[in-house]
Amino acid sequence: MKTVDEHISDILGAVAVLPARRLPLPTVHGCVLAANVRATIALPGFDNSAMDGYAVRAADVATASEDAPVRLPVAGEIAAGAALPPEVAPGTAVRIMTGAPFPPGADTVVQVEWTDGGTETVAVHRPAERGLHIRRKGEEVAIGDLVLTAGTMLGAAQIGLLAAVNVANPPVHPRPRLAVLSTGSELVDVGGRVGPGQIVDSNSHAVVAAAREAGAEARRLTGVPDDPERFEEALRSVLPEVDAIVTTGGVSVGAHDIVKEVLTATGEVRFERIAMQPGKPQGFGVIDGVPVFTLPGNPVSALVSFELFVRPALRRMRGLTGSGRPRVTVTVAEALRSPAGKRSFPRVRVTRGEDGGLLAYSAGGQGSHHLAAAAGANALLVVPEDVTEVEAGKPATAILLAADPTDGDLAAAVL
Ligand SMILES: Nc1nc2c(c(=O)[nH]1)N[C@H]1C(S)=C(S)[C@@H](COP(=O)(O)OP(=O)(O)OC[C@H]3O[C@@H](n4cnc5c(N)ncnc54)[C@H](O)[C@@H]3O)O[C@H]1N2
Ligand code: MOO
Repeated sequence: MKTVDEHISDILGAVAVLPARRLPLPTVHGCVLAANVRATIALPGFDNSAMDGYAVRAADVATASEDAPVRLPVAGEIAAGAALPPEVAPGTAVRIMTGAPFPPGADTVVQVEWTDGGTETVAVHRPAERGLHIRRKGEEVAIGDLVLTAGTMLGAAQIGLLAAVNVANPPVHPRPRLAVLSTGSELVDVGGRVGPGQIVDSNSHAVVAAAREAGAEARRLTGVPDDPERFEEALRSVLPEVDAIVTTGGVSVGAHDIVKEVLTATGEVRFERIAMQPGKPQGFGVIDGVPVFTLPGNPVSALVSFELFVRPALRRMRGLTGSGRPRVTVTVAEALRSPAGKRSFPRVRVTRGEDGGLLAYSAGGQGSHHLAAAAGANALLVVPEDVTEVEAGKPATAILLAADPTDGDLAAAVL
């Protein structure tokens, strides 16, 4: 059998980063920047006030105190958005609002709390040193400065910064578009009537959700019949519209395993047995440039193999590396068994124990069909191929499913 690592490296070797595109700023949250961005405007763009108050000359208020306030005539007002602030003559004050352009002539801001708030004349109770509360043009970002580097993941602050420097269409690696096909004549669409021998198609919904968590744009391809020709037709017709395809079911050795039947016949997808539990039967290939993953139909097998094989591939397409999941060392709280010669991924709940260490409890049944247990898990334990029994109290590696910190320091800090 092929190892998990060999399969991952074959997949990553066949999957490429999606080419950079300029996309509208409102659509790029969670995308990776594909090129360096330099500022074409400064931040701040002009000298402005950091406080609501009065623009004055520091020398005019140097003697101000509670007992002997300095009174100055208020010569005008500057609101945020004012284009040409008036010059402040010696011995006068101009009311100024936060973000309003700082006027020539003045050299400091007295915040309104240090005054009586007057509009004709103002009584200033405290002196203000020169330069106080003035945000200088280009103080943080000068024109031509590198503001974000290629490879940066665009989160809220980065999106804000791109907007601030007026980049409407940043160059990014787009989100991969994924189509998900579930096959099986026993499947009923969610909300439908479940007849004898039938089950609700849960895989396509779970895989779409997992794909979105991995940063892809995913959609279900519904109405794919369990007929080899029509399955192939559906698959080929969606190829030009997507960057990847995931199917679930139909890859083992059953008489109606059409995914395997069709794609083996074309020779474009390789079906292999991977030394893992769950998720042994896997298929992967590239059809017309589109990576196609055929995952096993058992619901937990589909999710675990998505996590291990599809998620890193989607991240690579997005310009990221790795799985984006923290791997931590935990103490196994309950003894567990694992099949010889296979890497197993028991579904567990990781919690912090009283001594501050991390403990992993089984999330429930460990069968490939035990979806309720998977739904209660927040981590996958990783039990190596040569281990058949893990005793309680022993250390093990766990892949945390709940958090997706992209920053290694953050990953270490969240737990
Ligand atoms: N004789 C053998 N039988 C099986 C083997 C084997 O080596 N020899 N491997 C087993 C393993 S391991 C797995 S995993 C499964 C993989 O089966 P398939 O990928 O062919 O999937 P199906 O047979 O279509 O379904 C398996 C199971 O999952 C349920 N299922 C399928 N699709 C969905 C869906 N969209 N939503 C929810 N549940 C789904 C299906 O009803 C079956 O119960 O094969 C084993 N058999
Ligand atoms: O390899 Mo299967 O995924 O165990 O149920």
